[in-house]
Amino acid sequence: MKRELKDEFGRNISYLRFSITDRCNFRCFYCMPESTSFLPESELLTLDDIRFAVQIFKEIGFKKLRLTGGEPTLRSDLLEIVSIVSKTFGSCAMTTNGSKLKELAFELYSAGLREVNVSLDSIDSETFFWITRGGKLKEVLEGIDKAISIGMKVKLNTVITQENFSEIPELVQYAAKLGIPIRFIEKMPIGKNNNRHFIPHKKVLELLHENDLIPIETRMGNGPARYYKTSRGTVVGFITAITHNFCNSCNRLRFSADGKLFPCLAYDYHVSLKGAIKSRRSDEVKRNIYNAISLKPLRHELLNRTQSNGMNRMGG
Ligand SMILES: Nc1nc2c(ncn2[C@@H]2O[C@H](COP(=O)(O)OP(=O)(O)OP(=O)(O)O)[C@@H](O)[C@H]2O)c(=O)[nH]1
Ligand SMILES: C[S@@+](CC[C@H](N)C(=O)[O-])C[C@H]1O[C@@H](n2cnc3c(N)ncnc32)[C@H](O)[C@@H]1O
Ligand code: SF4
Ligand code: SF4
Repeated sequence: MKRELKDEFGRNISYLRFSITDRCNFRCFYCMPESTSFLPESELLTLDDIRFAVQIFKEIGFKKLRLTGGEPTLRSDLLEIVSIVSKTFGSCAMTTNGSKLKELAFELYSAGLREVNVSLDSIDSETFFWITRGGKLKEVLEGIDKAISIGMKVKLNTVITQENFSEIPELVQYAAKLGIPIRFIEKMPIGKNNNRHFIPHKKVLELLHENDLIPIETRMGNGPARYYKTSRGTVVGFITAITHNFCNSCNRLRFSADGKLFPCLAYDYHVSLKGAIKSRRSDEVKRNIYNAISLKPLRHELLNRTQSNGMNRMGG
């Protein structure tokens, strides 16, 4: 059974964001509460389940798979997962908070990981500690250096907040020094975290003197970012779910660690693949994937949504 992966709005759905765990060793204030509960281990897909599911996504025509979380590096079978994905898809990408990158980068590269997006909200250790509620900046910076030094393609992700706004030019300089792209992300209202402290990306453009940024067309990563180049050639991207939605060109589904397939990041509704995966019923899994594609909305109302789960649970 192979069908077109186009939805009813003509969007080609071929990019899977797979949250392999909802756990995290940080508690970024915009993502999850300080005290939170995680799924019991017994609810998670096992390595064999993942092998089965990844093969099906490939068979029905998905082109790219990005591992995310929670924090994907907390999963003890991460190297095996990377190896399965890279053998099946020919490549594997991951989004991480970078805290375990220094110790894992080499083995991850050997397992087939070539692309890593690292969240970096500050290069001031106190601010970093405050935003992540406990993260150690030095570990993350060393992880970024290590990943670059062994030849991984690294991009930085910075969520725009009042806490790091004044640091943004410095963060761009930091990316320039490393010779890698940096993307600024509009903070989305997750769970009880309302958008009182929201800063639109326009303010960042102003801060960076909009005229020095030249828009560029790039397919870098296939994600939702729009890119510019600074006069020094540094690539600066913006992911603007709130002020300028990119739903028209959305190409993705998100898959959670407990086997739920979410048609959209902005809503809780999902299709569960878990039962069919556990009992290895591939036709049923495929039918459910097509079903999730047919449920994708054309646009979201992020500011009004009632979603209660954090991005970690859904597969941020
Ligand atoms: N609203 C919305 N936000 C998204 C979507 N995809 C990614 N994001 C957000 O974009 C930010 C960065 O995502 P990454 O995990 O680095 O991945 P990406 O930018 O999609 O991936 P590449 O372009 O492949 O590098 C995260 O905050 C995501 O939650 C999407 O489809 N919709
Ligand atoms: C949920 S995290 C999972 C991967 C990994 N733990 C990390 O932080 O990179 C994926 C991305 O979502 C972003 N993110 C989390 N909460 C967000 C929010 N409320 N608004 C916008 N982006 C958010 C993070 O900054 C990160 O770049
Ligand atoms: S953004 Fe990533 S690192 Fe921060 S709490 Fe969420 S999952 Fe953890
Ligand atoms: S909000 Fe939903 S439809 Fe819009 S880009 Fe994100 S995942 Fe796609």
